Amino acid sequence: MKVLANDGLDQSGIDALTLQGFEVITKKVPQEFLIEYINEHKIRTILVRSATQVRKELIDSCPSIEIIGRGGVGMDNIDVDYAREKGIHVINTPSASSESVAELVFAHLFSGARFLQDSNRKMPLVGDTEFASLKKAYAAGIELKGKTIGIVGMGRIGQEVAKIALGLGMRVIAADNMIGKASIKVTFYNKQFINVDIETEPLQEVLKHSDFITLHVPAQKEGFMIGKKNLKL
Ligand SMILES: NC(=O)C1=CN([C@@H]2O[C@H](COP(=O)(O)OP(=O)(O)OC[C@H]3O[C@@H](n4cnc5c(N)ncnc54)[C@H](OP(=O)(O)O)[C@@H]3O)[C@@H](O)[C@H]2O)C=CC1
Ligand SMILES: O=C(O)C(=O)CO
Repeated sequence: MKVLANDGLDQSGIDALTLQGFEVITKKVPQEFLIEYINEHKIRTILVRSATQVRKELIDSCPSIEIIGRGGVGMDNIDVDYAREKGIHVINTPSASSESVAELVFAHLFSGARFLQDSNRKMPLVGDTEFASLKKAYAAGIELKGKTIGIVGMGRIGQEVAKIALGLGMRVIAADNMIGKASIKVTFYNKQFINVDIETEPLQEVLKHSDFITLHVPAQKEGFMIGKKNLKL
């Protein structure tokens, strides 16, 4: 079976599929030539990340497609319901990146709380002449320990964020549409662990009581989740 991984695929994925007898093509086919390419090469599985669009027109024009795979969580670039109606198997990798996204949240939080982005840019440029004023500005940096993080969306990623926050000694509060109580298991390197239950609260309460807010919800119908008004709370 021919598999087109149009947005790239890690070598381990290529190896695993090849071992099972699949022919994996990692050539990037531009969107405008995709239908033609799929039909010409009788591609049966198309794997994408977020760049390639798999819309109704492509689905209708490429009868050889049996599987559409998304390496990642969000499937906004795929007409999922339509494809499934036509009997195509549509799959994604729901948990694969949760820890990675959660770590990135803390990369940004640490960086923001200590002005790292700004200082890494300005120190090499004007550090010699403006050291005193820069030092004063960056002295306003704060620690995360003891602060309150408000997690909006306590799903897979939100719960990974909670684990890191608890490990850092932060207070964790959360809002979620569906999840009322999340039981967070924080596991240490030596397999010891603690369980912490977090009851979710109404969004407005979370916004009011958080030092930092992190959003882990899918795209919303309204197009946005919180605005200026909420951030003032
Ligand atoms: N930027 C990046 O690099 C990445 C982004 N993502 C995106 O992050 C998002 C979250 O992923 P993941 O944690 O795996 O998803 P999950 O489905 O596990 O968790 C999302 C949670 O948010 C809840 N939710 C949805 N809307 C609201 C709302 N308005 N208020 C409160 N809670 C809400 C959901 O409830 P319910 O089920 O009831 O809707 C669900 O419990 C996805 O949209 C994904 O595409 C994922 C990976 C990487
Ligand atoms: O949804 C995901 O998995 C992403 O990587 C966002 O593009």
